[in-house]
Amino acid sequence: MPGDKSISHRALMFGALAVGRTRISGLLMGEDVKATAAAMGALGAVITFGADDVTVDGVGVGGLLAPEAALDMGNSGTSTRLLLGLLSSHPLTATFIGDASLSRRPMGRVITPLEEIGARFEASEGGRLPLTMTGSHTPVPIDYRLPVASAQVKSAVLLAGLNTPGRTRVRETAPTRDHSERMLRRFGAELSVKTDGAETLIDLIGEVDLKPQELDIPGDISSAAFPIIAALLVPGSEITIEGVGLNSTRTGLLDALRLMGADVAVSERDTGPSEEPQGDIRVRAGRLKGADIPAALAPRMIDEYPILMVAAALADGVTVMRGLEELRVKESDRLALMAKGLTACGAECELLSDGIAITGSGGAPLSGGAQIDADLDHRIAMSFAVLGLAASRPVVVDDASPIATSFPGFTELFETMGASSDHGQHENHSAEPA
Ligand SMILES: O=C(O)C1=C[C@@H](OP(=O)(O)O)[C@@H](O)[C@H](O)C1
Ligand SMILES: C=C(OP(=O)(O)O)C(=O)O
Repeated sequence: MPGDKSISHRALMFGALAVGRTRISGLLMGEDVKATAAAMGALGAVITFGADDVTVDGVGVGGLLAPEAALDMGNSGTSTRLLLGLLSSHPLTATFIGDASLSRRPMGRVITPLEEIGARFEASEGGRLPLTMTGSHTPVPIDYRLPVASAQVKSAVLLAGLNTPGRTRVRETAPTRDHSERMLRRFGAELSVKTDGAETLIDLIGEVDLKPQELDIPGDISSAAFPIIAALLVPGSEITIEGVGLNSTRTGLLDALRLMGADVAVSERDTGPSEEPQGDIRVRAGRLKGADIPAALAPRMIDEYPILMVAAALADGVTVMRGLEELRVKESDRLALMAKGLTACGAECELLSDGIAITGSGGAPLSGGAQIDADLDHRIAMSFAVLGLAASRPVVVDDASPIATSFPGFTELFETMGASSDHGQHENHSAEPA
């Protein structure tokens, strides 16, 4: 699997804030991570892409420079929200721009706490990109309760805290991915995590020096989700995926698949306490049964719902997924697009106020034969490509280029696993088999 996207962004950002040279192997070379790399370069870090690894010569906490041009975040919400946090406590002005998908995503969720810290924003209507932020000369530490389960908002506040004197505190009620916390500790930040009733309190002491690290990034479980579901759905398949990140804040998909009776075995390697957990996942094809996927799993598998919906469309019986409001503000409205595309491919589904109910085909191939509008969303494009493997007629995805944001080599990998695809340019966008 390509390197984990969330961990790759953070490795570049924290490397840029350390004093000295950080060495990273396994960095994801996807478009989103390249946007972070370009931004860190524009802010003064020196990033060198070698044959085996990537080095980052950092400038130290507080040492970032004002960028000369607008920072182009491409399609990446993580780059945008984490960098807004990071820069909010630096005395500089920066403009953030992005593609059409990113420009409709809400930034108010980070603007609110970062204004409390002292940054000022001029955003487009509805708190969106393009926006210009002026960081604070005298940032004040805040105590912030996350109003939405979001690792991006949590990380934005913590990153702002790095160059802020005193204790920045984030409170979360639903555990979201903790890659920032783990990696900050690894770089030598003073960070503690404790539980207080239903809340987790994350405290960071600001204005400390970060020490450069040697990092090895595991494979991305969010990318592994696609071959995992493909192998479950295509009779006779058996695959093993090696070296995948198994951080428990990211493995909700494996729990959901177990609820559906999937044959998935995980062997975790002993990676030591300061490393991200990782290991191998072995998957065998087999009938899946419909299940109630509890809302509590959502923060641990938020990006995996589109592909899980494909699995549900071929299961025996009804699968109900709830707690999915956040899917509406990702690269696309993933809830609406999945319901529309699944229906067009012959699946039976019903949108609920906070999720979806899908009645599976009992293993029978779906009709397929539809043209899917992926709306600049890599995960929608990949989900319907996988659905094509389990459909009688080909599925046409209107634009596969966004896949490179998170999973370069996706098509080639699926071809080595036996899939056939035609990724030529079809001017008439015909839904006929190509
Ligand atoms: O922190 C991160 O790296 C991410 C957090 C999640 O977003 P939210 O924080 O908006 O839930 C996830 O959807 C995204 O792909 C990556
Ligand atoms: C939501 C995603 O990423 P981001 O928010 O970084 O654009 C994703 O990768 O599915």
